[in-house]
Parts: sequence; structure tokens; C-alpha cells
Amino acid sequence: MFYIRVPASTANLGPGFDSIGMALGLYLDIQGQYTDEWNIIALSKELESFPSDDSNYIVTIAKEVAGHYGKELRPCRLEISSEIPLARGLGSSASAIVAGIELANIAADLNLSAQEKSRHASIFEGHPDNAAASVMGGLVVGWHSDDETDVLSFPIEGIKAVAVIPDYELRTEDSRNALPEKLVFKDAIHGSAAANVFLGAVLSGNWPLAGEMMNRDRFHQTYRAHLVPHLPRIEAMVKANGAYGTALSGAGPTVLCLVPENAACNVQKSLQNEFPDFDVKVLDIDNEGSKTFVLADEHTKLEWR
Ligand SMILES: Nc1ncnc2c1ncn2[C@@H]1O[C@H](COP(=O)(O)OP(=O)(O)O)[C@@H](O)[C@H]1O
Ligand SMILES: N[C@@H](CCOP(=O)(O)O)C(=O)O
Repeated sequence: MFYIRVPASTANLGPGFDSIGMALGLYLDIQGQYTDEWNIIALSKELESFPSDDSNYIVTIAKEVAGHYGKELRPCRLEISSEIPLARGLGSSASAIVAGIELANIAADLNLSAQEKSRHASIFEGHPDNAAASVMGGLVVGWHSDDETDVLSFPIEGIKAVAVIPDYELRTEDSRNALPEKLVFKDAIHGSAAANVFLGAVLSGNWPLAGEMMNRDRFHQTYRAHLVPHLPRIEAMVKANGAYGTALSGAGPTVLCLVPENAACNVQKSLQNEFPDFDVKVLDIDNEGSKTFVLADEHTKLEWR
């Protein structure tokens, strides 16, 4: 028997397009055991439409990663549950990819490092922001190309995230199709400066400044505005309620507010009142990333690795 737990994630945090992400306390969980044929059991309603055989996305990722190291996977029975809503900008696809990598790591005994898992996950996802956050936890910053992936992770304390999750899906691919081919040089400079200052502010604990920088994105939010009409209303509302900053979560449609711990409840209540059809959640920042444990026999001590 083995267990896999992977956190959700928010990407970009405003100006850090495709390079900054943060892990959140919503989880994809798998309980697995080896059997004669693949059998995937969905324990959450949202997962029921996915295949129950080895064409399931998580299994195809696991097989590909094992194959990369010249190994084959033994068939498993997997019971999967997830708190991460699909296509809402909370990294469900990255969490599924990371779950597949962790499955390969356990079932093919790969002993992968966090950097190796992040490299594989970023290749499948195409960018490292959600992928590395789900692997490493905390706030991550990453650079990724066909040849190389470099990611760093920093633990985050003392804040909460309030996620305003709309009642409609927005596929990342559709939201990326709204982006321009080119950016004016001056805009790119302002955008990258905002991302740099955001990171410096976070690392020095200056959350008010980090929040300011979240509003200075130049890479994506303007171009996605028509897909997320609720964003400006939320930005205006939460500032008055003591939030540090607000940004589109990943490709949207979720909007993420970073708030002091003691303001989270008020911000949540006022946003839920204003958007009764949306789901407004207070979320912890996850500083641990993906975890697994293997239960060799009934005497094995249960300890996440
Ligand atoms: N647990 C899962 N099993 C299989 N496929 C999944 C799973 N989670 C997500 N996906 C796939 O990822 C898609 C959502 O990815 P995407 O559009 O990138 O949005 P996001 O990653 O922000 O939730 C889903 O529609 C589904 O195809
Ligand atoms: N940087 C990507 C992040 C996509 O995140 P998701 O959770 O919406 O898949 C982007 O902004 O496109």
C-alpha cells in the first residue's frame, strides 16, 4: 500500500508570469496498491469522468516517467480524491502531473530528487510555476526551457490566501490563446522589474510592497481581462478590507488575494457576500510540497516522505 499527496498551486502572483508560483492547502490524494490490472477509482465527483484504466492522465504520466529511466510500471489499483477544482487556475493539471511523477517514483523505485521531479513536471506542464510549487511547496521561482529547469523554493509564513473561485471553467490553453505574440520592450522591463521587486519584498517579509507589485503585471492580466470580468471589482473591494494584494490565479478564472492571517475571515465573508455564486475559500500556504509514504507491512510506521 502507498499514499501520494500533492498540493494545489497558484501561478504568476501578478507579475511572475510562468516563473513564480505558490503551493496552496488543497490536495489531490491517492491511495494505491499493486494488483494484476490497472484500476482507477474516483472518490471525488469531479474526477468521475476520467478513465478508470491505464489511459488515465496520472497513469500515462507515470508510465512515461518510468519509461524515461528504462523501467516499466506494475499495474496498480488507485483510489483518487481531489479538493482541487478543475480548470479554475488552481493548478489541477500540474497536481495530476506531479501525482503521476510520484507514482512512477514509488512504483519504479526511481529515487528522484525534488529538482528532477520539478524538471519532469515542468516539461509536461510547459512552465515551472505550478509544477515546481506542487513538488516543492512554498513560493517557488523558476526558469525553464527545453534544455534545463532551475527552481528555488522559499517557505512562506504569516499570511493566508483567499481564493475567489468562479462557477465557470476556463481552460489554461484558452486563456493562453488571449496573450499577445510580442510585448513592447518598455512594458517588458516594467513587468520584469515588478516581478523582481515582488520577490525581494516577499523574501524580506515586506508584504505591503509585495502586494503593490502584484498590481503591476505587464505580461498577461490586461489581455485576459475580458475572460475574468470580476477581477477589478475584487481588487477594489479587498484593498479596503486590509488585503496586501490581489492577482489572477494562474490563467484564471480564480482570483487570489494575499491577506494578513487576522484579516482572512473578514475578507472571505465580504467577498462571499458580494459573489454569492462563487466559492470563496481561505487557504493556507503549503510549505511541504508533494509527499508520499509506502506501507511495506502492517508494522511500518506511517511517515510522509
Ligand atoms: N486528476 C486529474 N486526472 C486527470 N486529468 C486531470 C486531473 N486534474 C486535471 N486534469 C486535466 O487538466 C485539465 C485542467 O487543466 P487546466 O486547463 O490547465 O486548468 P488548471 O490546471 O488551472 O486546473 C482538466 O480539464 C483535465 O483535463
Ligand atoms: N503561468 C501559467 C499558469 C497557468 O496556471 P493554471 O493553474 O491556470 O493552469 C499561465 O498564466 O498561463
